Amino acid sequence: MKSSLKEVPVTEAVGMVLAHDLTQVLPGRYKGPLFRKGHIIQEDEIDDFLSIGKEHIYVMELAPGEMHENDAALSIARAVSGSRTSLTKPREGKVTLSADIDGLLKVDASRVHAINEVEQAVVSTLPSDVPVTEGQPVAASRVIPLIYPEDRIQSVKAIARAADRPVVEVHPFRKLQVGVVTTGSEIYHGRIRDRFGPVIQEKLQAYGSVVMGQTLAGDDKEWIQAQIRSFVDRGADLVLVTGGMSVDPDDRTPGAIAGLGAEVVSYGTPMLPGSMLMIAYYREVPVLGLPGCVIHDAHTSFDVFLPRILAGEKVRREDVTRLGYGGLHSC
Ligand SMILES: Nc1nc2c(c(=O)[nH]1)N[C@H]1C(S)=C(S)[C@@H](COP(=O)(O)OP(=O)(O)OC[C@H]3O[C@@H](n4cnc5c(N)ncnc54)[C@H](O)[C@@H]3O)O[C@H]1N2
Ligand code: MOO
Repeated sequence: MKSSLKEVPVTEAVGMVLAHDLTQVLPGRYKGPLFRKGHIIQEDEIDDFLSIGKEHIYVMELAPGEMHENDAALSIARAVSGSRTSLTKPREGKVTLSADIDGLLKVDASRVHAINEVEQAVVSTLPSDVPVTEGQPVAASRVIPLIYPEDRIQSVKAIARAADRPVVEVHPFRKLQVGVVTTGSEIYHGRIRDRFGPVIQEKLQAYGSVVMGQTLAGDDKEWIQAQIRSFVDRGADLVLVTGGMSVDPDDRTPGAIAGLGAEVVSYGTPMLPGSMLMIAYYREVPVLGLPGCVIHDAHTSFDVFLPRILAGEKVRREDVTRLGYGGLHSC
């Protein structure tokens, strides 16, 4: 059976689905839709219908197994939404998921793709692993036709349930104590003013983390190592070593970090800017070597990994190697 049209007095149409657009004409002032096809008629709208001369309207009767677009969109949104997300009310067949907190957005791309393979079902998201703020829209669901077959919604639900994690969720940021070791003889000897400290301070503050201290290490490998060790001994959750990441003889940072016996996940990333970034773990504490570009580029590979580390993730080598695709920002 298929949905059908029925004529009803407008006073009896509350809760029913309008089967066609209704145009309002205010001579010389306005001509446009008052209500659109698919609108669900509300009690307080009866006078509006009557004021444009509509005592009777056509409504749509859904057949068994059919859903209105709003209900379909809501079902999809509920199926994909996970912790720390909220849904808007459906409107014109669309539901928006927004973040309840500042945090890291996690989206399972493969299940989003699979849901979008279901005929005329739509899930649209921000990319996974980006930082989001409280109230920010992170995903939306809709269906294309006004009337949607319920069995397709069952397919969407089955896909959404196919893993033990939600399709879309937000992970909170932890508040880390961060040690900063600044390399460079020009900084140590006061030949130029340090610009890394304020940049790092601002980036961390935005996520609620704290710089527990910043030390200067010149270009001396042993000093760099001693200062990293000292921060870890004093309970740092993350150590950032600035500068000295390139190939000049005075660039000691990668050798210093590796020489500590740290587990080096990667020296070098396929994202520009930030290709000279190093990611390592020393006694389980993430230690990052930050290249000079972090000072002046707002979005480097460091800015990609910082929110993930703050959300408690351990960076793996494949997280680094995947950055190249779509990773050319500037250089
Ligand atoms: N031959 C090559 N040269 C460079 C390469 C390369 O692959 N081969 N990579 C380039 C890229 S990409 C980057 S990024 C930078 C990496 O720079 P470093 O991390 O080695 O940075 P430094 O050499 O230490 O400094 C660069 C520049 O920034 C100034 N600086 C450093 N620290 C501070 C600070 N705390 N405050 C203010 N200014 C700072 C420093 O004085 C230099 O002028 O290498 C490229 N080169
Ligand atoms: O490591 Mo450089 O980072 O690409 O500008």
